[in-house]
Amino acid sequence: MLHALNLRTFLRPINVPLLTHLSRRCFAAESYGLLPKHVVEKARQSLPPSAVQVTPTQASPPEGSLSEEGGNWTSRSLSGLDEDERAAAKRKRRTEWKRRQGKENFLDHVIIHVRGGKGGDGCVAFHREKFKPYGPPSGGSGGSGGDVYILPTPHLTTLSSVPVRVRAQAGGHGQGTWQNGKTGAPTIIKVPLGTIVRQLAQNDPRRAKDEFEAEEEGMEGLEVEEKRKKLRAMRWVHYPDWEDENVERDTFQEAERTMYREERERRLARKMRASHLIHLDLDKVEETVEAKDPNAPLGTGRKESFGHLVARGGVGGYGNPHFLGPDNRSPKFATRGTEGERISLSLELKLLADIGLVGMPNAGKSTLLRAITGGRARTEVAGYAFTTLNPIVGVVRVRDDGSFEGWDEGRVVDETRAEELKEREMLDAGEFADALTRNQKAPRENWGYEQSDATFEDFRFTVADNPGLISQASDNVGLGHSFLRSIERSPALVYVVDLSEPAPWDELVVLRDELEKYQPGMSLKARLVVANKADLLGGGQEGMGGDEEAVMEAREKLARLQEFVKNEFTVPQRDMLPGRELDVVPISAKFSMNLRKVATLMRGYVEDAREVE
Ligand SMILES: Nc1nc2c(ncn2[C@@H]2O[C@H](COP(=O)(O)OP(=O)(O)OP(=O)(O)O)[C@@H](O)[C@H]2O)c(=O)[nH]1
Ligand SMILES: [Mg+2]
Repeated sequence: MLHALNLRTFLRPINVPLLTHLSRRCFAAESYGLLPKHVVEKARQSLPPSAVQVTPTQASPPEGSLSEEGGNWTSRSLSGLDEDERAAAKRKRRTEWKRRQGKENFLDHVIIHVRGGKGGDGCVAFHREKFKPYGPPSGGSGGSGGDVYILPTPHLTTLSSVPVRVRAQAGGHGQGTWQNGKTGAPTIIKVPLGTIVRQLAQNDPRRAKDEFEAEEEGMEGLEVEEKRKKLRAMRWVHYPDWEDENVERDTFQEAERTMYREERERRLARKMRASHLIHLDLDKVEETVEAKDPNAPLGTGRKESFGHLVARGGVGGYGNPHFLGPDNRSPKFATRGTEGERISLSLELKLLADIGLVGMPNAGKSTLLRAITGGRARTEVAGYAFTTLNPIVGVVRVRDDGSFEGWDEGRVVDETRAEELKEREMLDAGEFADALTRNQKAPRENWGYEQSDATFEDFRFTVADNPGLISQASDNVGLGHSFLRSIERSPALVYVVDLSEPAPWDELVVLRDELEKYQPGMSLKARLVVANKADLLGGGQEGMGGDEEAVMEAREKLARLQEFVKNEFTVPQRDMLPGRELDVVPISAKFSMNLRKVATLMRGYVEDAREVE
């Protein structure tokens, strides 16, 4: 009833946006029987027809109804579209969604919570022997908990195999006849090369509680006496039925004070360590330190590379012989092991590509990557801006003559959707019925080369396709520019521009400026300008017309671009480094034209870089 009254008061001045909002809620409410029907009907009548069409199930934004301009939800639904258009609309919507996120989600990133192993407890025991009724204390000490290390490994390529929670093995408890507990085995977290490890700071909300906070949390709401009791239970082991008597004794209280002092020192040292947050850039395998496996068989002297220590295991507790003294000949208590360190780490993987493609949206970067990898790179191609949302790395395998795996002059690399449709048609027509699987084929065929051709691969390098870079990307316009981190350490960059645009040279200036804004000096790594979509300018397959005039115009445009690059983009001689001009190559990525030249040049840049290394 309260809802209905409130709604009536609101309905008087007709405010359409408010009403639209209210009616949605109201119709949704109607479906749950919350509002009387006449109130709902009145609201319905006072609305414009488009708003009234909203049904209870559409109270949330309908699927695929993004408006082009601002990415707002509209009432247009996908139901009127055919399957093809619906797929395209869904793709576009995903792009919009990603752009609205405004976060750095271009990289493989994971937060893990790490705990060192708990130390083993000390033991309270007394030696037993025939004719020796009162043997000496003989409880062993607990073993230390296992440490946690991080090891960069060249065989891994993603962080997907890294567990989110890691807890190292606990130390073994001490036992009678002076047997100390076993040290917990170290836990090694293997991460790919190129991982950046950062410890989350104290004030980071994503951080898990450390061992002290966890202990305090367990004590919350307890009375002082209960707290003391619990703390004691967590720190001390008593001989059976001796607890009450122990706590009364001076010797125990003295031991408790000593242990407390020790604990305070340990905490202080831990806090000091925590003030230096871990920050590792794991680029090389050699950076690891060598550590001796604590559980290696005696005398083997085996040493293993564990990597970088990130969380120490807890300390093992003392056995009762530790408390033997002139005034306490038969200590009936021992200490428990301490908790291992608990920290949270953020792991971020930088992609490591030899070459990075940089270009405006729709320049054809993804098409180029697909073309030079023979269609193996799983990157999406479509005719709208920001099709590519994440950097994608593809491997190019080249031969001496510049041909590469999958190379086929004139092969069409179409938009992903068109290729999917074509494939589906072929599938329906049964064209794949007798196709051999990858394993059924002869090994050489898998590489796309002739059986007799002995030189099927001479060189291999990786190329990263990136999202489009636009003017003011540094102000987070478009997809921002943080994805450039993935090619930050690529030794060579390649600009991809659309030659069919009126002024491709302007694109180049924007790209260079954005690279410089991301990291000063980064644009000096650019080696090549790929002038794509040359087919659209006279004589090409898409241009079709191919009249003489258009060809001349295209040549002039290319010459102007070359001239511009020579004048504006030549890297001057610096220190010991020679100056160099950027290469300019006209291509058609879509129709695989002139790609051998591109592959050969790229190979040259990578070879240069590897030589320097
Ligand atoms: N005619 C012609 N069209 C091309 C060529 N290369 C790419 N295209 C088309 O240009 C459009 C954009 O291509 P993409 O490869 O998705 O462009 P991109 O640079 O990856 O774009 P973003 O991922 O949005 O940054 C698609 O429709 C391609 O089919 C080319 O050489 N010739
Ligand atoms: Mg792309």
